[in-house]
Amino acid sequence: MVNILIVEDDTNLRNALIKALSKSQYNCAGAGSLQEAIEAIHQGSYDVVLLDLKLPDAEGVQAIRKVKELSDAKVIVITGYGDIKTAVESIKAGAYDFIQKPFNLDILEADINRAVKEKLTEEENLTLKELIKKGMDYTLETKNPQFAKILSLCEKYAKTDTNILLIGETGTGKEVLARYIHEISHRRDRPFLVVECTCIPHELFESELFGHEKGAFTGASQRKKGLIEMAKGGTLFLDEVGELPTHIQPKLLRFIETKRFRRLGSVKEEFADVRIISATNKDLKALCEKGQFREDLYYRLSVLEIRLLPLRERKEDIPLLVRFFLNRWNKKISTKAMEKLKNYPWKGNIRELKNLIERACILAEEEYIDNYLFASYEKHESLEKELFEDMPDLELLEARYTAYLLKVLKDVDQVAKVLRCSKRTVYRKLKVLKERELNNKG
Ligand SMILES: Nc1ncnc2c1ncn2[C@@H]1O[C@H](COP(=O)(O)OP(=O)(O)OP(=O)(O)O)[C@@H](O)[C@H]1O
Repeated sequence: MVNILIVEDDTNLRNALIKALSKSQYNCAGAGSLQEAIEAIHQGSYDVVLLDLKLPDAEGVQAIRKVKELSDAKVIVITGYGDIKTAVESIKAGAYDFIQKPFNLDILEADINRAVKEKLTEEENLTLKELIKKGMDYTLETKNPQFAKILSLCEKYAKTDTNILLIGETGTGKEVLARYIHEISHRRDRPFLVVECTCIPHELFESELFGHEKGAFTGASQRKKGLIEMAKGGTLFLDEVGELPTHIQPKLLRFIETKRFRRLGSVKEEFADVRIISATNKDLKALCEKGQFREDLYYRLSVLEIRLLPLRERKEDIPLLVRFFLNRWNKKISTKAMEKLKNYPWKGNIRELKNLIERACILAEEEYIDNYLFASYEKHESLEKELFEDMPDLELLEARYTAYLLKVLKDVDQVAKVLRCSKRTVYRKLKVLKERELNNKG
């Protein structure tokens, strides 16, 4: 259904347009001033805005600019002042077309249809272009109606700047969805930065997030931008937000409310327009009840909520994902093996599936990987146990060394420099250590 907002201060004309266009299967809403239009845009999502250029609270192209700033709707200007200068200015300000009053309804409808078609093509091209740019490192193809609904929610939410909370078990693709939302939003050309809340040591958290001034603490040899400042205009993804240290929570809340923050050791306020997408596999409400998470922050982070499905509830998508992972390796599996994969419990969700397929692809020399799937998995695990019960493997060794460096250097940038890797890799190694330690305890 096409959504149209009719911004016209002449009540009779507005109502007549709503009535006529609603008959043609358009979903119409009306606004009598720019202020009313702004409120309507905040509440709904419109494909086309029909905009009168002479409104009680806005004159000329100012209204076009405001509407374009707030939404990606196509703006068709309808005006009684049909001079060339106004028409040129309107198009320059971002209007799609310019129609002079009195107008013929058929012409208006044809114009609306053209605008809608153009908007759809632009959106499709954008999504495709972005996915190609990213090397298609994920697939959102689905046969699951619930996941399809989740994707259309993402598309809707991507058009807003509101904070989103993604809830789901580990490995269900929360970060993938966060990236997707960013990539199809107007922020796509700005950074998408990840804050791994479990990995950043508590004492470094504030400086990592908000940055610091030179001399703010021992070891702060120069001014450093925090992740919020680096993500300006883009999206910040707070992974495992339930682990956000309690002393950071009020500071983050203040930032969300005011878009302002201070670098550690500075009195100057900085401004950053950043959209926050958070993810959790915990029950944040329960954490609030236990006093471990601020309720006000929880409400701010979860204005929009998306619950991801565990893979066992998306069984029909398993073949799609398997083929996606296999494609990279030019390998195949039999129908029988695929059935086995469909009925596996997948506690680690898509991550576990991906790892299993990749491991089998590496081991299998032949085209079909069947024999290397579960067999290789089990054999690998038991072999590992037998031979290396108490010996750290390379992954663990690296993770321990990274944690050791961080303890000594007290700065993630320094660690990344020493290891000649990205900060992201440092965080990943710390995460591995935490997970391996937890597994050992369990
Ligand atoms: N739709 C997808 N297509 C291809 N790969 C995917 C998809 N979703 C997730 N993956 C892969 O599965 C792994 C886990 O995904 P991701 O990190 O997004 O999950 P998560 O829910 O954020 O996990 P965690 O809670 O542990 O941080 C990644 O390697 C990712 O590339």
